Amino acid sequence: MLINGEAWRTIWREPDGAVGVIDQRALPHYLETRRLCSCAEVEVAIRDMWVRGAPLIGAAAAYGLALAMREEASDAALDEACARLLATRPTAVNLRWALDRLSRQLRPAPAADRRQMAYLLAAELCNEDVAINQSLGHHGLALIKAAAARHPGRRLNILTHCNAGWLATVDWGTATSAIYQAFDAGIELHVWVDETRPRNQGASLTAWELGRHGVPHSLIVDNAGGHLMQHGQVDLCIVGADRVTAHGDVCNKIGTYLKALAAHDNDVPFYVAMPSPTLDLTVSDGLREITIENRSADEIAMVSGIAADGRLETVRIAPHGSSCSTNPGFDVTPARLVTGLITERGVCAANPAAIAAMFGTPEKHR
Ligand SMILES: CSC[C@@H](O)[C@@H](O)C(=O)COP(=O)(O)O
Repeated sequence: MLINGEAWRTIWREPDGAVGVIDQRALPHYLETRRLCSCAEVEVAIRDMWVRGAPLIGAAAAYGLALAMREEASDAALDEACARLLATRPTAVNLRWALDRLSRQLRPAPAADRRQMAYLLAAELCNEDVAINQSLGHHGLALIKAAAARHPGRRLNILTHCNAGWLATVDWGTATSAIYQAFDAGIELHVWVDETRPRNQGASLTAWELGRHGVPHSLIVDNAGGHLMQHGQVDLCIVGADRVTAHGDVCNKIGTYLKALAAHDNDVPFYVAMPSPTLDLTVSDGLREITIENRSADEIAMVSGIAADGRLETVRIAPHGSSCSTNPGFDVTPARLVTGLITERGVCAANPAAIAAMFGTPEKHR
């Protein structure tokens, strides 16, 4: 997508084989890039959220394997790199999907070929992510057009949560892909951007990238969405996903469930943008079967921002001594609250039969 008129992706291969990424920790205040030169550095970048968002985590892991193969391309090294990368973040299934896919393709190859092959496979996975998101956005565009037609003569208000934008993917974004395509098609729209405590991905990332593309948007506190829906100020919700089950339950950034409840109560359509690598057909009941990452207490107790002199600062907002140890990073929205899944194959109802009809069995899905 565009930053000041220049086309960017979130991850790329440098000429010397290092991997370049946008360091999301500095946004929206500074646009900084980092060079990752080893698998260990990719692990840190994923774990410490220099890169984040389910599809981008998968893409980064693929390049992490390429860097690992550059160091040593034996079977043992492949297994070890997969295990280490897999342990970085537990919830988004794209990580496991990317590692399974690359290791399945690399394993039959002679070790001498794996280095070059792994880079090619990682690049292929990234290009595929871009194509998937573009096509998913195309199907979302049809939904947005239909919603706009239901409200002629006024702007369409779309609410999104967290960052399911191009920064969370290689390009386009998932939830935002449809929004960018609708905006580019001249549909008059406005996006309510949930700030998304505790890490504020909405405030620091989604608001920033929508702004760079010129999309009208307003940042709101997480608790405002329900009120806006009650007052007819939200026509449509579109959120991303970190994992969707075979039954259509959606695991996404913490707070998504509350928005889905409010949308249900106010008859606001609630759509989930789901690229197929985010579908996990091995699980059915999202609530019981998905491991939810519990993140650091500091995310609750502290906030980060920019000081008047331009320094990035983190300050404490909670009293010392108050427990901040319960910090689930994600929640599960039951399928019954999801109006539909926007996928690269079309819009799919969030139920087992529709998902099986569109994506088949776990074996076929691989
Ligand atoms: C397109 S990724 C899904 C998002 O909506 C969202 O849950 C997300 O960005 C993941 O959160 P994060 O914890 O920042 O990696």
